[in-house]
Amino acid sequence: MSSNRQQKIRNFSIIAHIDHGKSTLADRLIEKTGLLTQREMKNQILDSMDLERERGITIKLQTTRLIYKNNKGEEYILNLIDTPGHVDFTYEVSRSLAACEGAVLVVDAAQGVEAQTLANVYLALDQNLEIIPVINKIDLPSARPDEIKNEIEEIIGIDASDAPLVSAKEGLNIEDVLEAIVKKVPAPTGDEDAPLKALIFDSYYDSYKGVIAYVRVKEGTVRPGDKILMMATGKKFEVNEVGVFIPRPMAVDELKAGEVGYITASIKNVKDTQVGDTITSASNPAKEPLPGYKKVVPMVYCGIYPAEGEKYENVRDALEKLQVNDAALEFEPETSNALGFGFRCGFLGLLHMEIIQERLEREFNLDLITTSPSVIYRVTKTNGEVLMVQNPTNLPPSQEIQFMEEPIVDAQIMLPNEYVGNVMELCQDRRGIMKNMEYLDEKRVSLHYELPLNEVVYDFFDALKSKTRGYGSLDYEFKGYQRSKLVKMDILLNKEVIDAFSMIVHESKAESRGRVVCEKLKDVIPRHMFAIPIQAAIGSKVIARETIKAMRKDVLAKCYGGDISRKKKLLEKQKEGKKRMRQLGSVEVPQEAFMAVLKYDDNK
Ligand SMILES: Nc1nc2c(ncn2[C@@H]2O[C@H](COP(=O)(O)OP(=O)(O)OP(=O)(O)O)[C@@H](O)[C@H]2O)c(=O)[nH]1
Repeated sequence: MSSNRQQKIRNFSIIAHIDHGKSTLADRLIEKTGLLTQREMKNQILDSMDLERERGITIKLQTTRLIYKNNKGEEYILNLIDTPGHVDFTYEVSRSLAACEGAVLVVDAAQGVEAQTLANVYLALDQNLEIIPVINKIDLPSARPDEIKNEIEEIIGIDASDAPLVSAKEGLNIEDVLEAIVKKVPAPTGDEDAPLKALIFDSYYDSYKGVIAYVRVKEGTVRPGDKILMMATGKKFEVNEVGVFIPRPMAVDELKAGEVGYITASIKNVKDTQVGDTITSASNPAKEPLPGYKKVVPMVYCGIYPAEGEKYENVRDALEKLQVNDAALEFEPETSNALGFGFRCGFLGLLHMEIIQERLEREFNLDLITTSPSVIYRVTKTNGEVLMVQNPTNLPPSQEIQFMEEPIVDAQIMLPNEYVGNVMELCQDRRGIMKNMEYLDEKRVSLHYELPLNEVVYDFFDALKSKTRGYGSLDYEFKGYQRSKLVKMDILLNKEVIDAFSMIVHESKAESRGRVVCEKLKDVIPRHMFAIPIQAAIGSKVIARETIKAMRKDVLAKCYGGDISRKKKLLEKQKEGKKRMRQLGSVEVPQEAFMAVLKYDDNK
């Protein structure tokens, strides 16, 4: 049962497929609830974007408290809880949802239900949330709200007959959404006198206050001065401040069962406030933590090295700074014969990896070389020892390997039916096993595949997009390890193994992959004074080979004497090009070579 206080609270998230209008709708809800004037809103949203930038994931909207007064004059506190919008962050999404009683499901009136819509709905149903479908973008000429209502009912199996029809962009019918939230989302429950149980669903580092933990209080009450215990990590702290987001953090006296807000306690590292952990009272601890905690572990690893002229310490400093705010980022020093000193970094997925790389380059102004991403292989040696290998160079010699296993994901792909052939071919090519195919309506199909993660991390998403003209959508989750015939493929330049190019591939794919990599390297490595053989090899067996012919490259020959400024420009350009080169043994390799080996090119 909810108390009178709790009767006036609604905790909800907005879930949507990317681009269906989640952020725009959130902005409108903030605007409609009149907490902020237009101008304040602009400033605050800008502020929060700065903060987001610090946090590394572009989320745009943020957890915030809205005060809604309905037409009967009753006032409600609506806590909008943000969820990150990408498959890499499924666990974080599930914890944010665990902090709510309801979810607003935004569906684009032209696009309809997509893979991520469905994935998010399943997560919300797992948490027993009340789902409120909202059909957005009804201003579009291509909007087909009635069909989409049917689609929601048929595919998701929830009643959408009275789903609000809105245009977040034009601010149409936003009130209906607020009304639906108040009517349909259950009020929170929980005893405010019980021992404290607060769920951490997010956190970030603030240089003045230390870590700010976003919490949903499920049981009990928390106040400044309380001694608290993190149940998963066992760490103890004393609370400095509790508060709510409006969306700027604002201190309050206490947070009680049913409320959403933040706690600060001079915590130095986000690793101490793990998403999904339960905060309890150190003196009067709860018997059991809240369910669902999981330690997040990286799924994808790659090497990050300073480019020529860049300092190793600068890269370490930058990684340390990012890690303060990103509990999922891991790194440790490693050395490569080819690239020298650098770091092996672990990420939740490819998007997470790309975000970190981009931030290192943009915010810290670093020039980096990134090696091919690798998943974690489970290797059982002939002596029974089991190793988790995330760097191909650490693979034991083949005679010591009894068998290897690779991570498999469950993938859900939704697409218009005219592309089914293309996509099945793609999945087949990536060693996928089809589990199920379902017609969602006469135009759209849902495919369920088991795919090796190793095949997904190399540009699968790009390939899917290009094979479906951008209409295919993908969602996946880790399923487990499976035995597989894997081999380590080395790449040799001028007869020398370049360790940074080594990769673990499926036996059946090694030859074609080797050929593509050799061809690509031939395209991107400039000619030298000598011929350069490029080889792909498994052990001592060469499986593909190309040669870059020798040539003396004289850029000035093109200038026919004359124009001195043009000559200068060319020389400068050449110098610029040199900076981005890397000496690997006797061969100079441009930075793009490292990227080139990552991409399969299906058309080649
Ligand atoms: N025509 C129209 N466009 C809209 C409407 N709502 C949002 N959009 C547009 O759709 C695009 C995506 O909107 P966002 O609010 O950023 O969508 P999102 O779901 O938050 O997307 P991500 O943040 O990328 O996950 C933007 O270009 C919006 O301007 C609407 O009601 N009508």
